[in-house]
This record gives sequence, structure tokens and C-alpha cells, in this order.
Amino acid sequence: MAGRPRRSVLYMPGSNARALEKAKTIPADALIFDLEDAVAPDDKVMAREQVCAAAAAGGYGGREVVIRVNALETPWGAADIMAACKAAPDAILIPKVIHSGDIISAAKLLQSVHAPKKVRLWAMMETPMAILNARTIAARAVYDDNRLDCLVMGTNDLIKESRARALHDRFAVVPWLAMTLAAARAYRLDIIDGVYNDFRDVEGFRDECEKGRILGMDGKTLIHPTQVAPCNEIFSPSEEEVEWSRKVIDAFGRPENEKKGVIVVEGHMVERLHFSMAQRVVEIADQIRELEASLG
Ligand SMILES: CC(C)(COP(=O)(O)OP(=O)(O)OC[C@H]1O[C@@H](n2cnc3c(N)ncnc32)[C@H](O)[C@@H]1OP(=O)(O)O)[C@@H](O)C(=O)NCCC(=O)NCCSC(=O)C[C@H](O)C(=O)O
Ligand SMILES: [Mg+2]
Repeated sequence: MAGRPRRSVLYMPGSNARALEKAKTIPADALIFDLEDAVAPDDKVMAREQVCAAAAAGGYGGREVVIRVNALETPWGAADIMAACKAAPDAILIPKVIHSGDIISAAKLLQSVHAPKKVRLWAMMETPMAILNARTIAARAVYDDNRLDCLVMGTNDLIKESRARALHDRFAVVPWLAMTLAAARAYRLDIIDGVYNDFRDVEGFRDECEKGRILGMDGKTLIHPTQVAPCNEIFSPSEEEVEWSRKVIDAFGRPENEKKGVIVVEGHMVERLHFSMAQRVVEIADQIRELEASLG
């Protein structure tokens, strides 16, 4: 079973009321209302109230609504989580995760206020220690208190913490992406690529989306509405992929192939694993169609 589409995941500062309203018209698959780095300390409390009111009021259609809280050890973290639970967004995004204990603490807080099970946890992978602990963080997905659904790459913080250079080829970043992706997949989690800061550079952005897609990312985090359409296009299965996948599914569905592990479709060797891949492509394409139809 394919998860829900998470191609385009748009951040907005929780202090920006105009952005929170405009998001209702932007065709992003998911929205992150940020209380953390995009909000100045003096605006934190106002942003918390504004974001929670917006999430509780709804109006975002089929888009996933995610609240990024401040880290638990900050003066705002615990109150952010409590307020976010009441607003019942689709997920709460925990920043600056270091180890699996951060996910356990957040899950306990959610449990203590009886947050509905539909409120999931997402984890920002943006500290060097999170990369080293990626496996044990992702492994929280199989525990009883599991609410973990998705890992989000925080490449700006990773670049800062590691003193790497932020080059367009992402020479320094790719190993962190690949390591975290392996951890996510090992525990059947989704994983979303980091942001592209030069939001006016359309070609550079497209290239970075393509590369993230090639690596296996489910989508990309975004900072500006103009990034949504190209991101959706690049992270959607292409018409050719869907057409080919339907052929593979049809071929394995024929009576003569029912018990076969490997067959030939249009000159290509196709195994049962390709059948599963084809099913996922078609399911995700169907879900994208439904989501886009619901957004009008
Ligand atoms: C980057 C921006 C500050 C640019 O703002 P601005 O110059 O005002 O943009 P525009 O004038 O082009 O805006 C046009 C209209 O679009 C709306 N808008 C802009 N951005 C958003 C958005 N993100 N969501 C929703 N709506 C948005 C404007 O309101 C305008 O609307 P209208 O009035 O109708 O014309 C700005 O885009 C911005 O703030 N982006 C998000 C920044 C952010 O949230 N940063 C934090 C997350 S990234 C991060 O933390 C990475 C991670 O943690 C890591 O470590 O890597
Ligand atoms: Mg960050």
C-alpha cells in the first residue's frame, strides 16, 4: 500500500498570517506551519496562537497540515506541543532531533494529553548526531507508541553544523541524504528532501528536485509558492511510468503468468519485485489524481 503523496511540502512562518491564509489556495501536498527558525523569539507566542487557530479552523482541504514546534529544551517547546495537540494537525514536526529519545519524549507528551492517534510525528534530520543515529531514530516507527511517519532533511542546519560548503552539486550533502534515506526505507518511513534557498533560480531548483527524486526522496520541502508546481511535476510518476506499470500489472494478471516469478514484457525481464513497484506507482498516481481533484 502506497502512503499519501508528499511531493511538495511548503514551509511558512507561523507569524505570517497572510501566508497561512494564502496556503489554502496553493496546491502543495503538505504545509508546515513553522514556529521554530522562521519565527523571531518575540513573536513565538503570537505565532503559536495564530498557527493553532489556523490548524484547528481548517480550510486546507486534502493538504496535510503539519506544525513545526520549537525543540523541547527551549522555553517554548513543551507549550508548543501541548497547544499543537489541541489543534490536532495531521502531524507535529520535531526539530533538531538528536536521538530516538527525542521521539520518545514527544510521543509521551502526546500520550499525556490524549492527542488523537491521527496526530503523527515527523522528525527533522538536521544535526550530525541525527545522521549518525538515523537507524535508531527511524526504528521508533516499529514501537508501540509509534506515531513517527516521516523524516525531513534539514540541510541548512546540517551545512551549518558540519561546516560544509553549500554547492549546487550538493557534494557534501548527498551522503547524509543517502544514509538517512536508507534508515527511512528500512523502517518504511517517508523522507522529504531539504529546501532550496535560491527560490528565484528555477533551473537550479528543478535540477535539485530531479536529483532528490533519483535518490529516492518522496518529495521536497519548499519555501516559496512558485516552487510547488515544478516540484509536484518532478515528484509525480510520469505518464510513461504509469503506462508501463499498468502493462506489468496486466501481464502478471494473465492466467499463464499466475505462478511465474519472472516474465518478459516488451523485451524486458520483469520479476515479482517489479510487479510490487508497478503497483506502488499506480496507487500513488491514483492518490495524486484524487488529491488534485479535491483541491480544485
Ligand atoms: C522567502 C520569503 C521570505 C520570500 O518572501 P517574499 O519576498 O515576501 O515573497 P513574495 O513577495 O514573492 O510572495 C508572493 C506571495 O506569496 C506569499 N508567500 C510567500 N512565501 C510563502 C510561503 N512560504 N507560504 C505561503 N505563502 C507564501 C506571499 O505572502 C505573497 O502573497 P500575496 O500577498 O498574496 O502576493 C518567503 O517566501 C518565506 O517566508 N518563505 C518561508 C520561509 C520559512 O518558512 N523558512 C523556515 C523553513 S526552512 C528551514 O527551516 C530549513 C530547515 O530547518 C533546515 O535546517 O534546512
Ligand atoms: Mg533547520
